Amino acid sequence: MSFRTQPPAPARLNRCQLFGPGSRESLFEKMAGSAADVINLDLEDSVAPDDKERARRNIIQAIGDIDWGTKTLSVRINGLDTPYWYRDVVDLLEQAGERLDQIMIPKVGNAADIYAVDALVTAVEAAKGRSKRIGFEVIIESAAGITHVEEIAAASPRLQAMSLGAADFAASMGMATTGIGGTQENYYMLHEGAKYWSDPWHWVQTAIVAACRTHGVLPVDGPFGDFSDDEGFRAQARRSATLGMVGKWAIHPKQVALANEVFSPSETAVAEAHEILAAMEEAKRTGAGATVYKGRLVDIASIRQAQVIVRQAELISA
Ligand SMILES: CC(C)(COP(=O)(O)OP(=O)(O)OC[C@H]1O[C@@H](n2cnc3c(N)ncnc32)[C@H](O)[C@@H]1OP(=O)(O)O)[C@@H](O)C(=O)NCCC(=O)NCCSC(=O)C[C@H](O)C(=O)O
Ligand SMILES: [Mg+2]
Repeated sequence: MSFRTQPPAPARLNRCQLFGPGSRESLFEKMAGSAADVINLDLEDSVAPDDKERARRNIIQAIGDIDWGTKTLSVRINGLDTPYWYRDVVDLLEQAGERLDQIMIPKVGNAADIYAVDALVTAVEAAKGRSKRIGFEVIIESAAGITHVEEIAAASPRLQAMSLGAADFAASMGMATTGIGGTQENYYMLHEGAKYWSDPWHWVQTAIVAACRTHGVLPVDGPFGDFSDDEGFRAQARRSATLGMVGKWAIHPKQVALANEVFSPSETAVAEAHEILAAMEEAKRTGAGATVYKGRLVDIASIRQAQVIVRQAELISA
C-alpha cells in the first residue's frame, strides 16, 4: 500500500439508479415507490428543449412534495455546453428544499468543469443559507472525460459517484454502434472459424473504477438500453460488479430488480466471506499469515476481499 491510503467511498447503497424525465411528472410517485437506492430526476437528454423550464418546475415541486423515503435523491442538470445548466443549478438550489441530496453533472470533460459547478453551487448555498451540502455525481461519456478521468475523480470533495454513459461515450468516440451498452455484434475475435465476443466497455469501466477507488468515489455502470433483454442486462451488470462497480442505472422500472439482484451479494457469498474471515482469525491465532480454505489459498488480502462483501451485506441489512 502506498503511503497515502485509499480513501473509502461513501458508505451508502447505490445498487440501482432509476431515471425518469423531469417532463413526465406522472412517473415521480412510481419512482419514489420503487426499490431503487438512487433516484435521478432528469433535466438533460430525456427532456426536449421546449420542455426544459417546465421540467425544472416539476422537479423543484416534487422534491418537496413527494416522500422519497431514504433514497438518495439526485437531479441530472444539463451539460456545461448548453445555455440551461446555470439556471438548473440556481433554481434548484434557490427553490428546491433540503431533501435534494445530489446533482448529476453530465458529459464532464475535465476537472475545471467540476470546479465551475462547485463554485456556483457553493455561492448559492452560502447566499441561501442552505444547511445541507449538495453532493455531486458525474457521468464519464466522452473522449475527454475518459482521458481526464483521474483528475475528474479528484476534482471536488462533493463528488460521491461517477457513472459510465455508454450512449454518449460511444458517440463521442465515434464507435460504430447505436446500441446502449452490452454485447456489440461486430466486436469479436476469430479463431479457427469461430467468433469469440469481447467487451468493448471493459477498458473504460476499469479506468473509471481505478480513478474512483483512488479518490473514494462510487463507480457506477450506466444505462442498458434494451429493456426487453433481461439476460443482456444481467450479463452486463455482472461484468460491472466483477470489475468493482457498485451499481447500475435503470432506464425502465423492470430493470430495478435486476440491478438489485446483481449488486446484492448472495447468501452463499456472504456466508463464504464470513468463513474466510473466521479462517483468517484462526490463522492469526496460530501466528500464520496464510491458510487453506476449501482447497485454496487465503491470506491477509483475502480478509480485505471478504470485507468488501460483508460491508455490502451490512449496508443492505441496515
Ligand atoms: C423508456 C420509457 C420511455 C418507457 O416508458 P413507457 O412507454 O411509459 O413504459 P411502459 O409502458 O413499459 O411502463 C410500464 C409502467 O412503468 C411506468 N414507468 C415507465 N417508466 C418509468 C420510470 N422511469 N420510472 C418509474 N415508472 C416508470 C409506466 O408509467 C407504467 O406504469 P403503469 O401504467 O402504472 O403500469 C420510460 O421508462 C422512460 O422515460 N425511462 C427513462 C428515460 C431516461 O430517463 N433516460 C435518461 C437516462 S439514459 C441516458 O441519458 C443515456 C446516458 O446519458 C448515456 O449517454 O449513456
Ligand atoms: Mg448521456
